[in-house]
Amino acid sequence: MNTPIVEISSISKHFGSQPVLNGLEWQVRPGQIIGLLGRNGAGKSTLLECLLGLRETDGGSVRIYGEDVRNLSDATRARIGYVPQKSDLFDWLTPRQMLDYFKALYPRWNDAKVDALLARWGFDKLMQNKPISKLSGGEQQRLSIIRALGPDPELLILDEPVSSLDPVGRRDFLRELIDGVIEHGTTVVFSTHILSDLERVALDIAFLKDGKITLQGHLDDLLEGARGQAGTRAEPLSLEDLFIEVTQ
Ligand SMILES: Nc1ncnc2c1ncn2[C@@H]1O[C@H](COP(=O)(O)OP(=O)(O)OP(=O)(O)O)[C@@H](O)[C@H]1O
Repeated sequence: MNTPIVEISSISKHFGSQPVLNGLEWQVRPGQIIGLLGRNGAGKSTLLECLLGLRETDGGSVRIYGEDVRNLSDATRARIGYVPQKSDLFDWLTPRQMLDYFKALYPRWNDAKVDALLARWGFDKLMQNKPISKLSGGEQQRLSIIRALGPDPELLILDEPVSSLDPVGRRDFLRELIDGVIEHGTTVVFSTHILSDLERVALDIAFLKDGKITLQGHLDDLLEGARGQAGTRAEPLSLEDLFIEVTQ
């Protein structure tokens, strides 16, 4: 098996007396498309923030492309794209100013892709020059996705990237993810509660429960295994059934 891009060894994280991550082990390998699932408050955002080194852990280690996440080189940082759950855009800038700012930070920036996404996702001249603070939640989420895709990341971490998008926005985003990102061999970790979206893009599913990855595997294998255990059932088992079974 190829060397993991992300290697998480026994990380823990408490908030006050609340344990959130508890000796968690996880590996992400090149080219994997992993859907990260768990109940509200299970710790998905915390895990993704620790994975990226944005949040300190209480113990354990995280390595990305072989480097300790606490000391990532600029070259490695430039290979990673991140769409956070809560907008972290510079809301006093306009979309155009913000994208120009990020373009200057990255050694590689795909102008053609950024311009095509801006045009396809409704960022006309007027909207590109409006302060980000005045954009709607969904418009900010689209912009956050465009910013993350600009440097053509090799590892893309998405924390509920479609939660504010309308159905057309979600479809456009999934199409971009499937055609523009995954086909180029990008490794993707994607947390969401919209299971139908996940079924369209994710090949692997990982469940976070009690501070650990309790189950991970190919979506089809997990469904097949759960069907086998359930014996004869009138209805085919869905990812929703599996989610309920695994996370309760
Ligand atoms: N900065 C913080 N201070 C205190 N508690 C926190 C903090 N951040 C998260 N938590 C707690 O840690 C737990 C995990 O939160 P997290 O946001 O990682 O969950 P999640 O799985 O992403 O949830 P959701 O599906 O609702 O987005 C929650 O109980 C939350 O209240």
